[in-house]
Amino acid sequence: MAANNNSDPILDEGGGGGVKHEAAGEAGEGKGGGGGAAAAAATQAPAAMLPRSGSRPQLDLSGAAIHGNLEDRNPTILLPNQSDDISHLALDIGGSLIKLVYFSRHAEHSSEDKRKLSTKRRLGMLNGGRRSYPVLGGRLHFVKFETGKLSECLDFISSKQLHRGGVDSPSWRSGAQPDNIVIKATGGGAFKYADLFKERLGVSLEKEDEMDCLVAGANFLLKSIRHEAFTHMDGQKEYVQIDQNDLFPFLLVNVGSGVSIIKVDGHGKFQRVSGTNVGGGTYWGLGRLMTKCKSFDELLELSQRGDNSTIDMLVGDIYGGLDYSKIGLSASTIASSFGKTISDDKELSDYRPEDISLSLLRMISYNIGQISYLNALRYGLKRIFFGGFFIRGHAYTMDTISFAVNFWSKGEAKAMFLRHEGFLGALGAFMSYEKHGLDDLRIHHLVERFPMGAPYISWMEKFVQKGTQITAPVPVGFPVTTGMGGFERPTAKGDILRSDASAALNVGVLHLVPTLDVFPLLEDPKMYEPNTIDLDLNEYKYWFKVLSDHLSDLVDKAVASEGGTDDAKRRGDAFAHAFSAHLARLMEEPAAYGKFGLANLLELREECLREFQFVDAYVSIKQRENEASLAVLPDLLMELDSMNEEARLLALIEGVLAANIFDWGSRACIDDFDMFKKRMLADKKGQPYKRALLFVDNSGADVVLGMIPLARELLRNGTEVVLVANSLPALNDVTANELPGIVAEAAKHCGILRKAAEAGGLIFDAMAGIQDDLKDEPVSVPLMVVENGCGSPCIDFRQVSSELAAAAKDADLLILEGMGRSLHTNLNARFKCDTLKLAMVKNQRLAEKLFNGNIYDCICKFEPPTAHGAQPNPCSS
Ligand SMILES: Nc1ncnc2c1ncn2[C@@H]1O[C@H](COP(=O)(O)OP(=O)(O)OP(=O)(O)O)[C@@H](O)[C@H]1O
Ligand SMILES: CC(C)(CO)[C@@H](O)C(=O)NCCC(=O)O
Ligand SMILES: [Mn+2]
Repeated sequence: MAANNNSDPILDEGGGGGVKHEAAGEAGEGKGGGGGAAAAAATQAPAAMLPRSGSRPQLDLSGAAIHGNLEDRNPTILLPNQSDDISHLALDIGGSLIKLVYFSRHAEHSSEDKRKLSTKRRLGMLNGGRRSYPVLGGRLHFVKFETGKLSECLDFISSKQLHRGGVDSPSWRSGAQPDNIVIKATGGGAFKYADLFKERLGVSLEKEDEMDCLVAGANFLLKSIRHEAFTHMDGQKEYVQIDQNDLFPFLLVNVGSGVSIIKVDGHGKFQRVSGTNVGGGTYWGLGRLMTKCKSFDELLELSQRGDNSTIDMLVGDIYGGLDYSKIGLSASTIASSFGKTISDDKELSDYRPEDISLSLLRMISYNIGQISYLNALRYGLKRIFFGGFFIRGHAYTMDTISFAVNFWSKGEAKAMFLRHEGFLGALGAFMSYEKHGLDDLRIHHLVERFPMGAPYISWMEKFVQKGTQITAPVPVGFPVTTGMGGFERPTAKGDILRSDASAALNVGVLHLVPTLDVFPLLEDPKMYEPNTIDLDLNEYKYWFKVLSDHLSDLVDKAVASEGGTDDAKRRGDAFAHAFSAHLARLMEEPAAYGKFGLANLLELREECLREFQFVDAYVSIKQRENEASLAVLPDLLMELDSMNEEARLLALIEGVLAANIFDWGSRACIDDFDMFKKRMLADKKGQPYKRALLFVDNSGADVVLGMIPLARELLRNGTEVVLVANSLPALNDVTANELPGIVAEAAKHCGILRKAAEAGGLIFDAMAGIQDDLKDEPVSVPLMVVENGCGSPCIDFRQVSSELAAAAKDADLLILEGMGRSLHTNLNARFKCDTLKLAMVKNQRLAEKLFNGNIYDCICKFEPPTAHGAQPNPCSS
């Protein structure tokens, strides 16, 4: 029996997973091994100057190397010692808070490795070499400080050397002191504190107009972030789909210390039409005086336990408990905020701070909503976006503003809120750098990962020595919902306001991956939804339990993968804390991070592991399984070759499904095998598929004894095969870096694989040595490996690697394998070419829900393109 411990530890509940190819023989001693990917043979190149922004440190060209062929017209140049050549840090220094946006580039020096370059060349992706500087790929970080604690902020910048391009920056390490560092800054503090920045950090602040920045930031977010804007009414949050072609005009209301009201007509086209001095500073300032609260969050939290009817004069108070229905006012409507405090036999101390806070919050929020509406009315605008940190993701604030807008506009105008609420100005300042790299980014280039994690924790540990307290890195936004009917019914309810971990700090991370593309074979990208089922609360509970139950095992594996060192243990602990906090956060408010499906949830975990520097928790497990499977491959291939074609095809598909459907007593809940067989056997009559993309899943038996033999069959028929694997590790999934080594091992036992892999450059990649003599022209190759752009067990076809997008152009068959990619996501996705989805349903709950079936049922779903989505296939009659 094949060594087969390759079930997906999270996606499956079937324990050991399926048994593959019973007849394949006993697993021998592991021989060979997956082998590493090729060592990149970089050629030393003379140093060269690259274009760069004037305000940044000099590029460090030491160790610069041309990757690949010196004959290439525009070879990619790697600067291993250069952390970046783009601007890193921008500031918005407001009356209350300082906002920082900074960029860190992925430390992915090995990313342009041999496999990638060879693949790109083969796919014709290097022609022209338009880029003369490294791609901007990395993370945008969002951090805020209280303006009153400016020196903490300066410490942060200095400790991370953000003003010099980050701690990895060459100028930092070499101790060089560029004497004229310029940082973009907006907000009043850019003027007020310019000298201090010069003094303390030696940097000059280059001032950008505050309104320009607010508008640029808002426009960028609305254009580029999928779930940025949402409505919030009666405790219900709902994300809004923004139609890019119908975005302008809108009203932008930035509620900071004071409030700016801006009519936005386009990019860079706007007018500040109004403002009000009754804003966030008013709430926090008056609230502090009247309640003795120590922090803004404390004040906000108080409000949740308040009852404003002890302070506010209601219509009913004036009308003897009656409504004034003639003009539409109910008895519970506030007639006069703080009106009851005119009573001369009461002192401030006679009122509950909770009630005061709530009255204040309602007064100010309602007033802002009303003034905004009036301005929208002035210009005939229907959409009002609210930003600024007064909003604070606080349900009651948003409900109150929404209520005012809705009430006064009689439902005509809509209040919407932005998830990056207070960072508009700082983002705008960031974008005012000449080469900020955000210009050409589209929605599919941005991957928003979880808003808080390792960088935050490690920084806190280091500089504030609060390490032990930072157990719950709670992201921006609060789960508190009022559940109330809005403004008319005044009592605010809600849980205790969650701590911001540190009241001074919120961190969010936005990943920029400019090499991502929409998969060109998606039938209808606009309608595409990766997640097969929406997670409802029950579903959430189920998955949280699964993920929590697996957590300690995962931590053990992760720590072991790093040699079990003390450092690894510490990071393992921190990871467990952070991930649990995220789970808890999502449990309270599933939409906390935007619309969140299972794919996102699973990705969150992988991303969180990476955030704590666990490169690949399953690395040794994967290696072991690959070796064991490779050992039985020759027997399997021999057995397959002894079958007739029809039997072989069935055996191959069953092999991929990880079990003999019939012997296991499981049934195929979707069984299109005959349809697939018909099409495949028709291949024999001169219509083979031209190119098949095989999306592989797990390491070990899955890929070695399942997908590789299937690939071999396709190759035998004259079909080009592209093996598509993860870019980054996720569970025990095989990665694009590991795959060439595995294929090369497999090819030792099989001429078909060997020839195809040699022609496809894989043998070269895997074993290294031979000179790669391919030129820029795309050439047809039989067997290739491309990365999919993902680091999760699922795949979102709106965001795939550019090499996968390029490889897809000539493909006429897709094979999606495994639960993550063909069940949890994409079960209902339609493509422009024939698609085969193969998965064993190793989850009872899902089997019931999707097919009324049982655990270990299998799907073999074959779908030709629908008539309107079909692309002309030169091969088909
Ligand atoms: N931790 C916090 N500390 C202080 N105020 C906070 C905090 N969190 C939210 N706020 C609220 O956010 C407001 C500040 O919002 P924001 O940062 O958008 O404005 P600002 O840029 O400081 O002010 P302005 O633009 O008017 O100069 C505060 O007045 C307060 O109401
Ligand atoms: C002065 C600014 C622009 C500083 O951010 C802001 O606080 C504000 O818009 N205040 C309101 C001023 C007014 O229009 O009445
Ligand atoms: Mn501001």
